[in-house]
Amino acid sequence: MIRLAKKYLVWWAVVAAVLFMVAQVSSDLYLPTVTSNIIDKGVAQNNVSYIWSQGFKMLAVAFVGVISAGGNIFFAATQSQKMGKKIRSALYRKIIYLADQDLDKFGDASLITRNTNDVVQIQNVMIQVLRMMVMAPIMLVGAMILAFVKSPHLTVVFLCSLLVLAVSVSIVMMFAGPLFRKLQGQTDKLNLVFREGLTGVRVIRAFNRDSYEQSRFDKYNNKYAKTGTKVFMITSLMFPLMTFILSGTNVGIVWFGAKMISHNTLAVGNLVAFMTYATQILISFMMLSMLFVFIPRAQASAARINEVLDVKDSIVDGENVVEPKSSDASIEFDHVDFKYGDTDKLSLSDINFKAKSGQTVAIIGETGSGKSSLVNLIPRLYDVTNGEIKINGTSVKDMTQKDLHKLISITQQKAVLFTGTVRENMLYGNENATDDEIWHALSIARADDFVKEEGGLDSRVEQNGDNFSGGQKQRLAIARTILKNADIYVFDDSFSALDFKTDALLRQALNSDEKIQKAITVIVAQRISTVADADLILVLSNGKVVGSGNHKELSENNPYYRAILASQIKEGDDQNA
Ligand SMILES: Nc1ncnc2c1ncn2[C@@H]1O[C@H](COP(=O)(O)OP(=O)(O)OP(=O)(O)O)[C@@H](O)[C@H]1O
Repeated sequence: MIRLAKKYLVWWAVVAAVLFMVAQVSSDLYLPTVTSNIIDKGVAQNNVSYIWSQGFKMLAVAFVGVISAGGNIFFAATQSQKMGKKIRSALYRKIIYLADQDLDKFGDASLITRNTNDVVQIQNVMIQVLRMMVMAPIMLVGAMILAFVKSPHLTVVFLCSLLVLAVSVSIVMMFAGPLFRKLQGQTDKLNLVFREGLTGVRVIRAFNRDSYEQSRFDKYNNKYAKTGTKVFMITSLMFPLMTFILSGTNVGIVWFGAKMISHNTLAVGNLVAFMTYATQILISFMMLSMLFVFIPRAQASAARINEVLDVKDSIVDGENVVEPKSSDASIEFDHVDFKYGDTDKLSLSDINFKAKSGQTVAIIGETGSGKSSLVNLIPRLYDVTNGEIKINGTSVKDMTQKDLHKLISITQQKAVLFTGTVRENMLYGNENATDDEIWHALSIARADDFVKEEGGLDSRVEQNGDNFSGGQKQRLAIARTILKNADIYVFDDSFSALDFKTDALLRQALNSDEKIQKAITVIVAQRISTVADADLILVLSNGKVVGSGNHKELSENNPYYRAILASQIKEGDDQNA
């Protein structure tokens, strides 16, 4: 947490918070002495003018206390909130730029908890640190010295109380500390199940698994509630315990103090002041103990945040990057092997192919054969395990990721749309595009008709594009891809959600577009009809290329391609029957 504080707190604002707190504590410590003076020198000696002058002094000191408290609260609150804001922003920036394989290590739910709940823990503790952590030690030491000056004998009473309090607080902390850490882990689990339930709500209903999912959620919810209850009960016990010890201390002070007054060894005013100091001492001690309960919890949160911030991006720009050539588009896979993270199995092995400007490469193969893995290597979403990928003659590792991404426009298998308008979503592809260019891209993607029906480019896109059908979402994503000026257009199974007729019309429009004609198009598909026109078709099976050529060559010679063809002709017959 110290590391985060050093990085995200502004030093002069922290100094200002400390100075204001010192002023507030000084005023709090001085007030009992003024009270004692009023009683002993004013009331006892019937000196009205002294009472008035000390009364005004008291008000002035109290006023300084209020102003100082205000100053401290202002700096403590703004600094802790700003620190939270900066951490959230840093986490988001990190997450946005991290490679998929690095993000996979944390999981979405945990990243969301870290960016919300964990940051709030740190924020809350930071405001306490900037207030109590400064106030408590000064108040504790100051009040102890002043109490000792008022009466060294009575000091023994609160020293005993302090000992009792220390033992009680240690016991509470011993139980509460581990529980706080447990609670944080359980928050992660709860968010994970909740998120899975939310994203899979339709599947849950369709499979009648509502009660199963409900009981799974309840299991984690119960665990969380149980730990939360324990934590709350234990920490809440601190307050009545403290009131009890405080009352005991006051009884002790009054008991011994009264005896000392009767023996004329203590003035009444000093007894009153002493009682106030004793209360201040015990409260300061209590504050410090509470902080030591909360700090480990925030410490656990800080560790979870640092874990994300410290992740080394496994895909970084090389040191000797060059600017990619933008003349003739080309793509080359040279003996490429690829496996995910620490897995042993290669998802792709020995992939070789070349394509140049104006060509279409299609990739076909059974589920899990490695089609998406292959196309994800082109924009370097993952790095190859062996071999090399060259775009326009330059290795993807020898150009910056920014330059590389400028050359490629991709539609992922799962269409992703952002909340906003259709226009805003389209401009993701090309922020300078005119309305005419957007409509042109929409018409190639066969999306213009339904966008017009919805109300044009300003029509709303709800969260996840949920106000559009699966096929409509795909078409909007395809239009966004087309709108970008790129050398390589990649469509990862983007036509699967379209009916045969729309699929055919879309590809026809795509092939006749001037911009696309000059580029390389890479299409991943399941249907032979989608890939039949391609210049080069790669047939994948188990991560290996088991056939390559055009439709005519493959349908004559390749058993894998012929098997896919046969199954789809049979499927077509079945559908026609
Ligand atoms: N993030 C990942 N981590 C580990 N293994 C993965 C990951 N994504 C895919 N795989 C594995 O890699 C192999 C190829 O998956 P890939 O998604 O590339 O296949 P695909 O041909 O695109 O399948 P589909 O047609 O179902 O989309 C599969 O065995 C899969 O289990």
